[in-house]
Amino acid sequence: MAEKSFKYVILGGGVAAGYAAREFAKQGVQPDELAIISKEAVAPYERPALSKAYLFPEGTARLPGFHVCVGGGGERLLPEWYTEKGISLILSTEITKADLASKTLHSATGDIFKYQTLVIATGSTVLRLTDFGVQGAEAKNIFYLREIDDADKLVEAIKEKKNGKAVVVGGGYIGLELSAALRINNIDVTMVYPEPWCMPRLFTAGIAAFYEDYYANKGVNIIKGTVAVGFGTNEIGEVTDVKLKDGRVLDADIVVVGVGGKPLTSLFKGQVEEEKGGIKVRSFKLSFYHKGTLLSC
Ligand SMILES: NC(=O)c1ccc[n+]([C@@H]2O[C@H](COP(=O)([O-])OP(=O)(O)OC[C@H]3O[C@@H](n4cnc5c(N)ncnc54)[C@H](O)[C@@H]3O)[C@@H](O)[C@H]2O)c1
Ligand SMILES: O=C1O[C@H]([C@@H](O)CO)C(O)=C1O
Repeated sequence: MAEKSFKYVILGGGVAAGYAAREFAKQGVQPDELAIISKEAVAPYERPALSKAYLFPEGTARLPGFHVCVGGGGERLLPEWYTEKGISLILSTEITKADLASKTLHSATGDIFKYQTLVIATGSTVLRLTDFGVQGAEAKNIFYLREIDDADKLVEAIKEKKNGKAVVVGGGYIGLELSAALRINNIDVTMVYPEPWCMPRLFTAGIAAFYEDYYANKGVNIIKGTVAVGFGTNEIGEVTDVKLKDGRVLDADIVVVGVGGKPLTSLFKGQVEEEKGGIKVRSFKLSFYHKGTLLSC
């Protein structure tokens, strides 16, 4: 059990944390003033790569290729960059308690971190079908995509279930991008979503029809207007099929679920003002530099 103290702590090691660290460096942060604490085992990277080139069979993206800030056309911040700047990159460390009154963070393994200013960059988490009590939703080979570990598990499954069948639940960003990536890997793909067309919050019916035709021409089956209500499993707990509300049952070796996300605010419940499920902030710049609470990515 160690206790460490920093002038600034960025809690979270995602995209926001990496870009914030670059900004701290630009603003002249001094060695040992700033720490980033992250549950993930790697330095901040561009998350969008995970639903695209990370999954491609050719021209595959791997770290260190897509550490931030390459997505914004900036310098790639390798782990050494943080060392050179005297920024402590504290990885594989999950904070399980945050006490804003005493400015103290507690890790799962009992370490204590004190700060003067905290930047909250915990981002969001995926919605899981287990959260809604969907029967069989804890089966093996049902995947979500948020972090690099999730993408690695999916890459393994694509190899293991070569030329197999996948059902993709959700017709948003993850649903569309993952369906494409699976198809490129020669997996037989069926998408399922409840709305009359894909990406309904963004696309008009006409735009969606263009994409749905394009996907159909690439061999993706699309089932609209229904949802997954249960999963069958084999004797070793792997998913075997997806039961739909309309009564259909689809065979599946792999299931990918992309049904949205929610801000990760649980550490701060009752300690901050919330709005629309997230933490209420005054303004990005003011919060970032002077008050220290901000950023969700
Ligand atoms: N290219 C990009 O910009 C990109 C790529 C990947 C992820 N993202 C980010 O990640 C977030 C999460 O992505 P996402 O695709 O999970 O969310 P999303 O909100 O984009 O889409 C969720 C989809 O799931 C459907 N859905 C909800 N409940 C369902 C159910 N029970 N069964 C079947 N379908 C159901 C919704 O109707 C919708 O079609 C996005 O909002 C976006 O911010 C962006
Ligand atoms: O391709 C993507 O674009 C967005 C973001 O990088 C730009 O808004 C995102 O999350 C992707 O996966």
